[in-house]
Amino acid sequence: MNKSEIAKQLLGFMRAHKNQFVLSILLAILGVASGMIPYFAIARIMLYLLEGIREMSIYAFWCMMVLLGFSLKIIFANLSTAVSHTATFYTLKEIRMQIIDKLSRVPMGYILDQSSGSFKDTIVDRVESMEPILAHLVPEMTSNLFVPVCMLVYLFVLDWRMALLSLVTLPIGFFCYMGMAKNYEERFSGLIKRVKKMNTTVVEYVNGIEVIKAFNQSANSYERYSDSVKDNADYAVGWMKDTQLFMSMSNTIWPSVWIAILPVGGILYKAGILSAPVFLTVMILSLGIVGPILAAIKFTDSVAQLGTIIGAVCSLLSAPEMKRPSIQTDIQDLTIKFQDVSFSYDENVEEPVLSHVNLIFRPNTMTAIVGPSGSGKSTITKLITGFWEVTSGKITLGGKDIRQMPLSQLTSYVSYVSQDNYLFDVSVRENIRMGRLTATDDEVEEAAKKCGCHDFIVELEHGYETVVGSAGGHLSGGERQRVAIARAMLKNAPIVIFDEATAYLDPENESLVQDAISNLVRGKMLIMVAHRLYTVTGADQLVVVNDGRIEATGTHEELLEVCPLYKQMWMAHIGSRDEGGADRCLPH
Ligand SMILES: Nc1ncnc2c1ncn2[C@@H]1O[C@H](COP(=O)(O)OP(=O)(O)OP(=O)(O)O)[C@@H](O)[C@H]1O
Repeated sequence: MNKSEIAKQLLGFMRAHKNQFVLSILLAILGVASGMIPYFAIARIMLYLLEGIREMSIYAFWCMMVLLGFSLKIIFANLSTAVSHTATFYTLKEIRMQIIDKLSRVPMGYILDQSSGSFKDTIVDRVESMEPILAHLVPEMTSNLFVPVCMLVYLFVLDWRMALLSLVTLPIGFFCYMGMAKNYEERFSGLIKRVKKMNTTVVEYVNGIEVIKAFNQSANSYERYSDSVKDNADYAVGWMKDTQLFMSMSNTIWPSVWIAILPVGGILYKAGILSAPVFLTVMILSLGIVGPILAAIKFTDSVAQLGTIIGAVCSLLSAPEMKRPSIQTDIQDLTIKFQDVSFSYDENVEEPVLSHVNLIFRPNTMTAIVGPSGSGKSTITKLITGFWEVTSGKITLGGKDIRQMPLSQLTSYVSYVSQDNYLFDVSVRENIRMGRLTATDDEVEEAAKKCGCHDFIVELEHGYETVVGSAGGHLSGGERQRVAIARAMLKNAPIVIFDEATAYLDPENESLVQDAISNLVRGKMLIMVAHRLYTVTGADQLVVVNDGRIEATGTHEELLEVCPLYKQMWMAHIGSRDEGGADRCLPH
């Protein structure tokens, strides 16, 4: 992104709070202007002293002006900062909402290709680091440039030669500053890259802590983190070393305004060309001009930082979206058809995960998808839910290509319980309520009762209000799964997809949940990915998937007759099962 695009994007983000930003600029200008009053007042006092005036009331008045100037400066600066911080916080909120909204529209692959640490880095850390920059840059840079320029005009009116002399250190200091700022954006991007790496490794470390400890990998894994921390520190120190000299020079040269004013002013005064009052006024006011100009120049660092951050935000916001219409479409019924569907997670991989799949899922029927591990069973369900888009062929729902309907319409038809059973770090009640945000407490509890999780929930420390911990970490695998099923029940969508949804359940709870599922799916379409074949022998249709292709479809009995792979799976399955409970199947 070039600079003008970045500026355009930034202004776009700020537009909703334009008035507040303008107000903060005006207040900041008043603050800097007030800060100039003491310099004028001290110049006046010096002149009166030179003139030998002894009237104390005059001095008292100008001392009051000094005090007033300082007080107003602080008041206006604080007001300006408060207004600009408020506007900035809301601007950042909007940027974050836009990113999160965007993530719901990009293909799953885009999200999975990047680490969660890198998303956190951009959405939380990078956007947060815009706050001090944006809140101070907008009012302070403007005011710090505007007021000294007015003062300079005044100095030029007093004596143009002295006014020019008061600016002599600016270009020299600026030259040194440019040495420091050279390649700033590039270096700052390098720093961000390293911070992102640190974020990624620490998130990875925390997420994988169980595996790391179980395999006694702590030292190795810590090394990955410590390497990234060291790399970050080395980079920052290297950057500092390269720029230290330029920074010290510019910081020394810039404020030394009297270096030219004093000798040249002295000569001009001696030659009778310059009056003492003008000489004194220029000396004092020049001190007041350089400070704000320096402050404004130093914001150029912040502008460069902002450019890099906005670039990162915009690259997220411009990620390719799944193209979906925004207007709901009418569908005939809820029949799902796969028509010659092929699919690859990665376009560059030659062998597709699904090849030429043709399938029909009819309303009010139960379909079980079975097959060896890695054959593509879950992938079929993920295509139905719209997480991914087919590579070729099409999937229709009620006769309409699912790509021709808004994602929200598609997901409103489907309740999906995945293998992950992700629970959010909120109460159990809120986790279940995510199935339907408008559900009452009674409805939440009813759903929990139906899938056999009410009893263990009421025994938790705070019952339904117990916070289940990040990713549901405080519940057992089976408990998490039942809560996830309750959430799907509450959604009450006409198509229910269970991806190995009963894998974690013990026989007693499995029986409870299967009864509940049977109640829930009555009159609905159930699509179930199943490993344990005995649970799905009653299904209306079994789909045998093998290596991304449909090997056969039919009822349990039909498949035993015609599909050797299914027969083999069934024999292996019943051979491996304990005798008790072998006949428990999911009725529909
Ligand atoms: N997000 C992904 N990115 C790339 N490849 C993937 C992804 N998810 C699954 N795969 C691959 O696609 C293939 C099919 O996976 P899928 O999960 O659909 O199989 P499955 O039959 O459900 O397996 P299982 O029974 O073990 O859960 C596998 O080779 C898997 O490695």
